Amino acid sequence: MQAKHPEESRTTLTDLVLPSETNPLNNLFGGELLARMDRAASIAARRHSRRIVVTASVNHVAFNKAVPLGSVVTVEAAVSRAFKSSMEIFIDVWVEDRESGKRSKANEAIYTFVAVDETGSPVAVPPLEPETDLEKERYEAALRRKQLSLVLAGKMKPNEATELKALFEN
Ligand SMILES: CC(=O)SCCNC(=O)CCNC(=O)[C@H](O)C(C)(C)COP(=O)(O)OP(=O)(O)OC[C@H]1O[C@@H](n2cnc3c(N)ncnc32)[C@H](O)[C@@H]1OP(=O)(O)O
Repeated sequence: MQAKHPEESRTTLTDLVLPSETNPLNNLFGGELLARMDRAASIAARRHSRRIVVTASVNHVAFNKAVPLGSVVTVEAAVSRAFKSSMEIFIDVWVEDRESGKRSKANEAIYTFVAVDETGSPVAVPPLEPETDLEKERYEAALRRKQLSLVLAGKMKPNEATELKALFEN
């Protein structure tokens, strides 16, 4: 299968924060942001694989900044590494300043999606070829994150997570 670049899967969703989507402090409810990120990541995984994709794992989420009611929020997702049937998706969340229009980073997350056939069985996806420095950095670290996620899910023995272990040994 021919390799694809992260740019080919990049997906941008921009939407407002409405009153029904906020918590008692009038900030965006965490679950609503998770859903928006899942939708953007799912489209990115589909664009990369051109297959049915399912969320296998939410590997990391950081709610670093509260997002107030009325904000314009942009969720940007792209495949950061493709393995055999799984894809790591990196998601950046930006909030736009009303007056200046300047975007600032509010949150980020990392999801894993798996491409499946009509029966739900995993199928192979094209490899990913990173281009920019940031894409290369995310690509390099993705294998360690996959191993950590599999160890936490009880699907890999810690002593088999070679690249992850090397982080602590060097
Ligand atoms: C878009 C949506 O929101 S869909 C709704 C929510 N998601 C779902 O319903 C998915 C339900 N889960 C499933 O269908 C299955 O568990 C699947 C398809 C995700 C995985 O199926 P499995 O039988 O575990 O398949 P298998 O063990 O071969 O794993 C498939 C791939 O997923 C990876 N994987 C599985 N679990 C994890 C995990 N927790 N973290 C990271 N990667 C994982 C495996 O490493 C493997 O990757 P590779 O093929 O690239 O090496």
